[in-house]
Amino acid sequence: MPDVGKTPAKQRYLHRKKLRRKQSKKTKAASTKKDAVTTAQDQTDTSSADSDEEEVHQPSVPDVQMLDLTTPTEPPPRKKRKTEKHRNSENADSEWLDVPGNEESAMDEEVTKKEIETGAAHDPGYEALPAFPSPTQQEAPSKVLVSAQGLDQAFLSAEVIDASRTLKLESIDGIGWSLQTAERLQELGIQELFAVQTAIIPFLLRPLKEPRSHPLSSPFNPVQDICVSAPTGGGKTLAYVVPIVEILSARIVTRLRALIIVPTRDLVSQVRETIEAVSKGRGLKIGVATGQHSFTHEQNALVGDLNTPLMGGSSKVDILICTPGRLIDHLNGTHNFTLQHLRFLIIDEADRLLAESFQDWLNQVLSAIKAPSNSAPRTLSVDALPCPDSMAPYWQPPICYSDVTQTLTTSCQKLLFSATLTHDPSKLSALGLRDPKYFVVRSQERSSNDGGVLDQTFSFPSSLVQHYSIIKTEDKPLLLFHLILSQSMTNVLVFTKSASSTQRLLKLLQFLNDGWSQQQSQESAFHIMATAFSSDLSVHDRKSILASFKEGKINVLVASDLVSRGIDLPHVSHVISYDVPIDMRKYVHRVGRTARAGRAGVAWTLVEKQEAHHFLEMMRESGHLQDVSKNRIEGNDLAPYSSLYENALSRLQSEYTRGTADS
Ligand SMILES: Nc1ncnc2c1ncn2[C@@H]1O[C@H](COP(=O)(O)OP(=O)(O)OP(=O)(O)O)[C@@H](O)[C@H]1O
Repeated sequence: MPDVGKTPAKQRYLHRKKLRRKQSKKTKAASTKKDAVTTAQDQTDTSSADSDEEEVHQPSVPDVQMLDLTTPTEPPPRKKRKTEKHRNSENADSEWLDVPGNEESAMDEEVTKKEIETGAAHDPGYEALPAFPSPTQQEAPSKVLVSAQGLDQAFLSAEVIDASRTLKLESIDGIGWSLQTAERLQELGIQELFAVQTAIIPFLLRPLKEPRSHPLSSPFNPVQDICVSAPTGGGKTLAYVVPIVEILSARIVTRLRALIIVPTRDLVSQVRETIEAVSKGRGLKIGVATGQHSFTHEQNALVGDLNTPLMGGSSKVDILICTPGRLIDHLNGTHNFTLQHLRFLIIDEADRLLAESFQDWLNQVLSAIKAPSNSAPRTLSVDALPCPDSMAPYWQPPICYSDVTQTLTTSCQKLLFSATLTHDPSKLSALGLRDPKYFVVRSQERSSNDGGVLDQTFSFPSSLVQHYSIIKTEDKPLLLFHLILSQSMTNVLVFTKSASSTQRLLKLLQFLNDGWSQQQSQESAFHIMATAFSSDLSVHDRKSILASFKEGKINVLVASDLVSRGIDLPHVSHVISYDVPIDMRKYVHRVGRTARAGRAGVAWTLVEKQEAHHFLEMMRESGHLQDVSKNRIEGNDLAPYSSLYENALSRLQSEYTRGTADS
């Protein structure tokens, strides 16, 4: 008979409680006579193990009754997430379970509390559960450990060179170079080797000193590849040019043995000039491929025989300097252009080039260095060798087989250089470096940081002074004008964010300067002679602008990031980032256009108010916040130019309006 005043759910709960009590008594009695219990009894009885098994193995039909009859050796019935079946068969239950403050939930809560407090169920039949350990905050792994994750082991054991280390030329002995090279360097005004050169030149010249090694080809005893990270203006170019010239000077036949890849045409010209200067009188032939001349012109300059199929190719140059795009054009379209004889593959500004996936250039170059796979397994047939003498040893089929097998490998040594060399293992692994050796040039105090070589920040030249000013966007042109005039800056490189902003800023500077010149009474007053330099210009125009800048005919060069990397303009005294660089790499390369080769240099960054956080955070993260000093601009600093500025702006506006109307 249902109890009056009790809900059906409560009635069911009381019924189950009664059954549980009964069951509990039964089990206690059974446990005293444990040995006498038969298997049959176990099966019909409600031992926890069996009922669990049934649940596990027959999950499709949940037996509500059996669940109710669980013995105290099982966990007590707890509030369960109800399955669809439960919901259908126990609608009242579901209603009851959802009612807050009902008796069972109160009881459950009590049990749970006890379990938590004691670490065990309240019933003596339960085994005590161990208490959960209190939550603790994990110690964050050290910065050094995190940066080491996945890094090449060779990188972890990089050779760190103090940036202030130098070596007087006359004190150099036994380095492996010829008297001719030493004399040539002296003729070029070089009296000492810079830090990066003191490490790299002797390392690359080692094969010249080893008695049984052949410096031009070592297919049995390949040389180590190298990765070099050294500050801007530190002489990385000479660090690879000197050994290349020295080693290749031993060659008899002209073959393409050194390939230098750089990101821009301007850099191709610059590297060419350095190689020509160092190799003067050594008889080496130097070629370039940039697309500046027609393809046929370049083909004729690079390859001797464009028609006869030759296994070993035919080269008119010993050293080729190129951009990746044009190199791929020649690999795919020029007969007898081959990389099989390469002794050196140099990737300058390597992080910039490795970020470039244009035509999958890197894979194409690497596979052009390897012997063609269709020659394996290579069989001996002298007739099948059209020109065995001209093929690289590594490409030739073996002349005879013996029990002693020795594998031949390419003699090509890969050299990577940058002021901001990537540590990204995925990028470096694409190069398939052979037993690479890493060199990192940095100042002494930075090397002693706990991060050591793993501290992935970049170094600046020690002679560089860095400033920044926070300024309203509309006042930026005025501040630039004020800085140049007030400090009579004569060799200034101004960086903007794009080619179009370069043109706009140039116009504004010119208009400001026009107004300024009219105001000045004396002829001798300081004036701005500015020109823009960006990718919009032809290579020829770019060359002549750089020449005028070097000669002092121009004192302000407004440029896009085209010249932020690698370009060597030794006389640049000031670099002004008119637009904040987007990342630290860009910043390092921009400011690195000054303070080169130990000269003094000053860098300014004009930071708009809304960019201040980004800029300061970027400097802080790279550990260089203390290197930049803030320069406060007072309102009256810019006041003298305000009327000039208004005139310049209205001239600019009318010029652009006219330009739009004309077009
Ligand atoms: N040993 C030296 N003595 C005097 N001047 C040197 C020496 N080595 C290099 N230089 C000069 O230093 C300048 C910078 O050299 P280089 O362009 O090779 O620097 P870099 O390390 O490649 O810089 P970046 O990373 O900006 O490309 C050049 O003008 C070069 O002629």
